[in-house]
Amino acid sequence: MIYTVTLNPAIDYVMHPLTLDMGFTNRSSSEEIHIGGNGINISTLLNELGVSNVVLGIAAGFTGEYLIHRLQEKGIASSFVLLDKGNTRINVKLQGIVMTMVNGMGPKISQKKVDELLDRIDGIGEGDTLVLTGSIPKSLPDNMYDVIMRRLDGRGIRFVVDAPGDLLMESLSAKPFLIKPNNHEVGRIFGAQPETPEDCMPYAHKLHELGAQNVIVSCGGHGAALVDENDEEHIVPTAKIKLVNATGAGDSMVAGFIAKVNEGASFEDALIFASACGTATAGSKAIAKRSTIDRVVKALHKQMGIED
Ligand SMILES: Nc1ncnc2c1ncn2[C@@H]1O[C@H](COP(=O)(O)OP(=O)(O)OP(=O)(O)O)[C@@H](O)[C@H]1O
Ligand SMILES: O=P(O)(O)OC[C@@]1(O)O[C@H](CO)[C@@H](O)[C@@H]1O
Repeated sequence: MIYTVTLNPAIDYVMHPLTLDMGFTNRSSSEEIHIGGNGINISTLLNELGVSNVVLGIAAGFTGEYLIHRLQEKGIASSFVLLDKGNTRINVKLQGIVMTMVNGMGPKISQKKVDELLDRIDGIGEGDTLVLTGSIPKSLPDNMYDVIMRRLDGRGIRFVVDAPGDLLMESLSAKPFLIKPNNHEVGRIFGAQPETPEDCMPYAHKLHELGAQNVIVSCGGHGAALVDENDEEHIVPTAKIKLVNATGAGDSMVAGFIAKVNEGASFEDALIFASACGTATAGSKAIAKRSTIDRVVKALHKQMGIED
C-alpha cells in the first residue's frame, strides 16, 4: 500500500486577480477552492490513476472537516488525527501572470497528537511506500521526517521524501527510495543557479552519492533530470501546454513516478510518465484528471518520437 503523510494539509484558495497592487483592494476575476498540501495532492493524482493509497495527517476545525469530506467524496482512504483547537490552514494562491502564494502557518500540534499519528504510522510495513512531503508545522520538531524514517528503519519500506533544503539533506542518511527537489531547491543547497535538466544532472549525482536511491530534479517547463538507483542518467522534456495553475505539478510528478515504478515500468518510462503528470496538472485548474494525463502522455510520446 502507498501511504502519504501530510502534517500540515491545506485548503488551497486560488484567486485570479487581473492586477495585483500591494496596499490596495484587488479584485479577483474568478476563484476556486481545492484541497491541498503535498501529500494530499499526491494521493489525489494516484487516485486518478486508480492506484489505492491512504492519506495520513493532522486536521483541525471546519477546514479540516471540509478536507476530510472532500477526500471521502473522491473515494480516497484517510486517517487523520483531529486536533481539539485551531483550523487546518487556508493557503492563498494568487494566480496572475505569475503565481504569488501566501501559505498559512497551520494549527499548533501537541506532543500527544504527534504520538497518536506516530502510532498510526507504526502500522506500515514490508513492501509499503511511505511518502513524506510538505512543510513541517512550526510546533513539530524540524527533523520529524527523520524521526519517522528511523522509527520504521529496517522494515523494508520505500521512503519518498520531497521537502525543502535542510530537511531533504537530513533525510538522505535514511537512503530514501526517491527524492524530488526542483532546480531552485538544488540551487539553494549547492549555491548554484541551475535552470535546465542538463544543469541539474551533476547535483542529482551528488544527492544520489549522499544516499538517495533515485533523484529527480524537476525544472518546471524545462523538464526534469533523473539519476536512478543504478547510477544511470535520464532527461525528459515537457509537453507544451498553456499554463493554468502549476500548484501541485511537482506532487503530480512524484505520484506518476511512484505509480509507474510500482507497476514494474523502467525508470525511463516512469520519468516520462511523471513528466506528463506534472505537465497535465500545470495545464489544469487543479490536480490533473486522468483524461488530461492520457492526452499529455500521447503528446509527449509524439514529441519524443515514442510509439504508443
Ligand atoms: N510550465 C510548464 N509546462 C509544462 N510542464 C510543466 C510546467 N511546469 C511544471 N511542469 C511539469 O511539472 C513538473 C514539476 O514542476 P516543477 O519543477 O515546477 O515542480 P515543483 O517546483 O516541485 O512544483 P510545485 O511545488 O508547484 O508542486 C516538471 O518537471 C514538468 O514535467
Ligand atoms: O506550505 P507547504 O507545506 O510548503 O506547501 C503547501 C502547498 O503550497 O504545497 C502544495 C503544492 O504546491 C499546495 O497544495 C499547498 O498549498
